[in-house]
Amino acid sequence: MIATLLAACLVLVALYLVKLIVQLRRNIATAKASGIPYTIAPFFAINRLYMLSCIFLLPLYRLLPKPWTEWWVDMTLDWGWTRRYEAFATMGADTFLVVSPERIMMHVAEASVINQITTRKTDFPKALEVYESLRVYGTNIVTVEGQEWRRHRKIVNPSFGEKNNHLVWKETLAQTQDMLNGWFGENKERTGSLRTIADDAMRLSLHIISSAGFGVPMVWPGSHVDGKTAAQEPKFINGHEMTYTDALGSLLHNIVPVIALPTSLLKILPFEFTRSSYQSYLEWGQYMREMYNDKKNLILSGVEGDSLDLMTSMVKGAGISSKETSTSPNLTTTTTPSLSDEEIMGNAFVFILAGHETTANSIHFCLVYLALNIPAQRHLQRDLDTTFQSRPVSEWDYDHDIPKLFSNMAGAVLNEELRLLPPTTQIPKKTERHSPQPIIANGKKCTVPPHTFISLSPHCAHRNPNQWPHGPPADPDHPSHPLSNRDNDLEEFKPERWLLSPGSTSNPPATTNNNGAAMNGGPTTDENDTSPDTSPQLYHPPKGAYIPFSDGQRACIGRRFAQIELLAFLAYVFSQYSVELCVEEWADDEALAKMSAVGKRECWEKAKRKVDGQMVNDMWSIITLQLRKGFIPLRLVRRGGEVFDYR
Ligand code: HEM
Repeated sequence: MIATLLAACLVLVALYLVKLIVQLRRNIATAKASGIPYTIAPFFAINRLYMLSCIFLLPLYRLLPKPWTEWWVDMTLDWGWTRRYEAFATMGADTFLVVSPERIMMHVAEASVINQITTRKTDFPKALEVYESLRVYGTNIVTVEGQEWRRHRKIVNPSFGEKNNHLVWKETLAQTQDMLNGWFGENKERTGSLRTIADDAMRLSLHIISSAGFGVPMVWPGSHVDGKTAAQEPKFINGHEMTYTDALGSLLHNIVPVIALPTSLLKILPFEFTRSSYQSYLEWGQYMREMYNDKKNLILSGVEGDSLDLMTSMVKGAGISSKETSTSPNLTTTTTPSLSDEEIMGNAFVFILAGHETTANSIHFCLVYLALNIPAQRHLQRDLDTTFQSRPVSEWDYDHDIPKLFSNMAGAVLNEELRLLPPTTQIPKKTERHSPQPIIANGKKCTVPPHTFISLSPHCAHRNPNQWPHGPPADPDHPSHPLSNRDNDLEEFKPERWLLSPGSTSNPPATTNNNGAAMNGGPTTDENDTSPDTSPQLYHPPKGAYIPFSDGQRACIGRRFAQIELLAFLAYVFSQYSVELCVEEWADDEALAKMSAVGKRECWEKAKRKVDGQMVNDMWSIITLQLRKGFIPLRLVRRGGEVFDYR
């Protein structure tokens, strides 16, 4: 009996292997015919089972000879970050296929191919399977394609107009001031070692999206809003077990189980983390529903005032307006919005998710990079002095000051940070099952096979020496990355690469508004927004070479929201303060004060090497790319009180 069972199992395994071999041979033949360089892997890198197995089996896979594993081990979601351009250099092609029995995957770091893919939206739709799990509260703009996506985008787009950007500017300045008050305390000239910058940046961007997104002000612990402190934050209505702040904080803290596990499972699993995940899911959902109904009622009664937040605009955009009250007194049953309640909730959730970690990371890493690059920091401060001319922050003006910030070192720092550390390690596209697509890749006519999973790699495209001007590395003995771009400076933070010589301007911005539609000849869904995304005074890379926000019609809708937030943050902080590496591991303040200039420099260099190592080894992505181990010790000092000032 056992022998029969074993034999049956063996036959099944053998049949399965034969099937895999047949599929692999078929996929290899397809790849060969495509004209695109290819390599072979036993697994489809983003197969969930394979990715799960990596948690346990990766150390074993790594024992196999490198040539056997080079194109699949470690080539899961994060590989664009870990290997960077080195993989393309090794392959000798900026677009290549990895063929597995399950599916063909195409990796792209080639600007012109990225441009073809992002502009031919119907031929290369978004690979929605990657985003399935984001339907936590309902279908939303990220989880749909085609006509459905157009409907969402049309309604959501006006929310991200200039009115909202004014609010983002104002709110960022206020929230940054609160954060710095917390860091400095009373009358201090410099902070101690700031160990929670990454968390504080998260809190900062969460407060901004909460206010500019939903009209819900959140206050820093200890600070005051309308006479209330954070501790007194009112619950939205009775019946909640958490405050709004706690519910949102807990939801984001538990975001991985919340999006990875079905809510029905979260509800019944007996673990502490699943219980708190489910609780925060319920609580925040409840707050959102209340907020939504509140806004709907205000709009319907015609007393919503001039609220500028995303949620109010979305509710209005969904077709709910005060006019309807006259014809339909029953507010909720007779209004048929073009986004359902569930879809509005779904979009509210992705705004928070897409809009908070991404910008928080940039805030954190702008500080880190500027601490590592003191001349760039001083340049930024000089440009801010010229922009604001000693005007107090209360007199800063969005319309007057933002165009200047976009076109000087502040814009360059923002662009350079997002060149080196775009928060997403891949932008997933695909070809449909029966739809091979002609394309020009690696300079020749090719065909992307049907049912190919396409990974546009921002990290690799942004470091591709074939499409970015570059110079020699600053310090060839200490390369910024052990494998990638060792013979050039594309791994280095050099915001100056974006600054054009005085008097010259670059090509017109490739995208002209924040819905990314204009350059495609596609329909522009927000006719009112003509604000440029980047300044003509800054360098414009070839189309497709720079894609932190993706490109084409499905580019990030929150691009300008994020840019305004980052520029306001940089302006507020660096107009008054400098950021420095904390060298406490090597010398305390007293020892530093007595140290010679050479000794101080040595300390600084040691701290820098350590941070360089952390930025290579201790970062990986869970949703977005972040420092996941330890912290980078920095501190802020009032300008003029710097300990380190190297040119
Ligand atoms: C530095 C900040 C940000 C970066 C680098 C960024 C990057 C991106 C990228 C790469 C995409 C395309 C994803 C894909 O196609 O797979 C995207 C889409 C999106 N982003 Fe952002 N994002 C940022 C900030 C924001 C903010 C602040 C919001 C909202 C407040 C936001 C909302 C969205 C939404 C709703 C989409 C989906 C758009 C669509 O499919 O039509 N993002 N973002």
